[in-house]
Amino acid sequence: MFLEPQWTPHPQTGWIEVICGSMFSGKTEELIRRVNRALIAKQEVKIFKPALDKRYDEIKVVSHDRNHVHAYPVENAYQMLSLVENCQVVAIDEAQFFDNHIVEVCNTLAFRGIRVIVSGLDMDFQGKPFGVMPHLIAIAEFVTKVHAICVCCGGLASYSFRLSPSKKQVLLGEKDIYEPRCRYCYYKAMFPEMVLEQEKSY
Ligand SMILES: Nc1ncnc2c1ncn2[C@@H]1O[C@H](COP(=O)(O)OP(=O)(O)O)[C@@H](O)[C@H]1O
Ligand SMILES: Cc1cn([C@H]2C[C@H](O)[C@@H](COP(=O)(O)O)O2)c(=O)[nH]c1=O
Ligand SMILES: [Zn+2]
Repeated sequence: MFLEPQWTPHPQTGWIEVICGSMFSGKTEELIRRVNRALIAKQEVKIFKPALDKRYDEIKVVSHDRNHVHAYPVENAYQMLSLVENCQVVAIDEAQFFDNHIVEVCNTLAFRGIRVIVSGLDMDFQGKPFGVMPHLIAIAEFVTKVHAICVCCGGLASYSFRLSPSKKQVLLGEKDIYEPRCRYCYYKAMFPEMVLEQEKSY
């Protein structure tokens, strides 16, 4: 379990933490857990989410289990910079929906001494890196990859399988459109010939 770092020789700088994984892997719950611990420590915390993500609530970050914290919806990453006065901790959910500027914003916040917690999907429904997430993972001091349970076999899921035929990268949805799946069950549905070929030579 992730524990807050307690010591730094440069207290004037902060750091970046990334929480990543598939849908239903517990990214938002982990973000809420870290935020709540910071609040217990009486730290000034602000939570942001992209304004386009209105799935459960417009001004809350809500997990699939309906745990929630108050959040500021922002249209773009730069908006966060003007809203973080006196903050010690900034948490950003659904980071895959922001454009590249979020990298500069996270770095700026960390250099201002802020602890930045970023949560997002590392892969899209095609199993490809999602937006700016690989870049954030590369620059973060701490990266936590969480896993869901595969709905087909009960194994460890790191892929988000899309049930709808849409090929748009951004398609908001829940269990109606997405299933967390393990490597085998995801590839078997996406590329059956490839899995069959592998099984023959096994
Ligand atoms: N297949 C699944 N595997 C794991 N958790 C699931 C699954 N389906 C539903 N859940 C629920 O989703 C919760 C995680 O929700 P959340 O933190 O919002 O995930 P994420 O932000 O990664 O999509 C779990 O605690 C669990 O109750
Ligand atoms: C895989 C995938 C997901 N999305 C959308 C679906 C949801 O609205 C969010 C992810 O939410 P969660 O908190 O991680 O469950 O992203 C998408 O737009 N495109 C995709 O490929
Ligand atoms: Zn599986």
